[in-house]
Amino acid sequence: MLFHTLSLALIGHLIFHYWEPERITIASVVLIPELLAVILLSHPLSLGNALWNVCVFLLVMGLSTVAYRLSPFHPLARFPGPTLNKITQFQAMWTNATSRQHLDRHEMHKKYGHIVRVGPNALSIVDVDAVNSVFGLNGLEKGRYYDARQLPGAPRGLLIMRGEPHAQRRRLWNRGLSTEAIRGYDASLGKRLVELTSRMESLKGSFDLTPLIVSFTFDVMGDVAFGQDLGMLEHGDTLGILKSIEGFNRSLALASHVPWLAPVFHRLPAIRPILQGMRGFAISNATKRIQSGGSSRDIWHYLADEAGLEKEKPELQNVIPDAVLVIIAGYDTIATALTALFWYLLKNPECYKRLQQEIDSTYPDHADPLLTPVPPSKLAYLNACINEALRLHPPVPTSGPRQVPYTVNDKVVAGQVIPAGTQIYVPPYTLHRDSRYFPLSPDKFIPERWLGVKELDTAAFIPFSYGPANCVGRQLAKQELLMVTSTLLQRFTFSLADGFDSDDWPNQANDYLTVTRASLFVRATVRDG
Ligand code: HEM
Repeated sequence: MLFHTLSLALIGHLIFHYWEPERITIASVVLIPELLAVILLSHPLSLGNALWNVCVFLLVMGLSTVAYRLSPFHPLARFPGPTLNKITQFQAMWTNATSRQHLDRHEMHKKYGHIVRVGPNALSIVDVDAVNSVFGLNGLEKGRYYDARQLPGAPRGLLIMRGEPHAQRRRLWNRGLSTEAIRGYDASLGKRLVELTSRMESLKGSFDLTPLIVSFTFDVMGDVAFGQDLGMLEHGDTLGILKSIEGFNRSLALASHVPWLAPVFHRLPAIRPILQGMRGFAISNATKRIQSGGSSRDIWHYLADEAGLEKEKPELQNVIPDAVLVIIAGYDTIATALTALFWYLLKNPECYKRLQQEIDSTYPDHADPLLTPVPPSKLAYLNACINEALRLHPPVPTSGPRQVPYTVNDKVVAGQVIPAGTQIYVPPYTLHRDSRYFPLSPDKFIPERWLGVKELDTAAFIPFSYGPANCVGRQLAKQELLMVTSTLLQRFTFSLADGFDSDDWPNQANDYLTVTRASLFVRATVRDG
């Protein structure tokens, strides 16, 4: 009898080893018949015997999997990494839940080198060659990690699409975030900047800059995405939506490490309401937008192809997942970049001073930055500061993995032959701090390094990722960062609040694909003249 149980366990192991299930429902196709066979073959057939055999079956299958993953026969055996990460994906999930994933991975790279085995079938590669071979035109598609972002009953959004469907949807997004479309969003940005500066003027003493910036970028996204006034700056987070979004990001980030479990995870009583709440928020905004007809060209206008430029208009229910994406991708990342930029400037007064001078000379006599077109060379130092903040504190610090398809034998990345099925991360946080690409004190904020960019290997600078699935909103993001920083520095003198212990500020960010932001207490004094 034991022989049958052991044989079935080893067969189960072999099946899962060659064919990693993408969903627990698919895994059940193998597991349920095997478990039934284990039970029915129990001799004599009794509850006690059946339970014992099921336990032996699961134990043997588990142990043989562990032994294989740690053995020299595993295709990734030659790559170093922490033992627990080699054994199970649950370790990555646990690390993500209990610590700061990007910092943890950074430490792993310091210990194990440029290529680390971060999961049984996952590698993290810090090498500029990987940027093109993983993300580039002939690179790899998004890995299974992204499938956990598929909400129950919802269609796919751009972030989890691949191949031709991704290219088709991306065309709509490209239109909505083109130079011409962005020009149409300037009025919203200007209106919200007036609101932000008058809020700051009304604040006496020190205040937390983080929620103000978050509310501002959230309202800008509401205007730009749906033409909806989300009223976060005026009324605050009365519906608790920001908390919901953080919960949403966290839940999806954790599930992403074990995507085959996601359909179960998403239905857990603690998780389901969070996901439904976020989807409900997007649906309600989209519905309001559809009912109002939209008075201006917002991103929804382009995503729903209201101008009828496509052969077939997308069905509205297929546009909803992108409505969730545009809000989160749009406000969250820019808020992180802005708060990080302020933290670095406030910690580096020399840089702050130089930037202030550049802004004052570019916009003399209180000229409105939004209404005063200037060539980018005039704001070279501001661009350099933005790049440097994005380098040291990328809002998407680990990013999601790409996957070597099962249909090819293997793929050469950074000079290494990587076997089919492997998930590959190229973490911006660690790549950006690699002295091979940023030789001058890579952990220090030195905007001047960007003033002579030709000396730098900028291919290793990927805050917006790279290739066909790179950030479609990067131009809008850059524009918003330039305008907000110019306006705020023109209007106020900022300093860190007295007694605020700010040294560890960047390290308090939690990495849930995008990162969270800690409080940043500052003083803002209105400038004379
Ligand atoms: C500083 C600001 C921003 C940063 C650092 C940033 C960064 C990124 C990164 C790294 C990715 C790739 C993620 C992945 O591969 O998993 C991405 C994708 C994306 N971003 Fe951004 N982003 C920013 C702002 C924006 C804005 C303002 C929007 C839209 C309004 C936006 C929309 C998107 C979308 C839709 C994708 C998915 C692209 C695709 O899969 O084809 N992002 N972003």
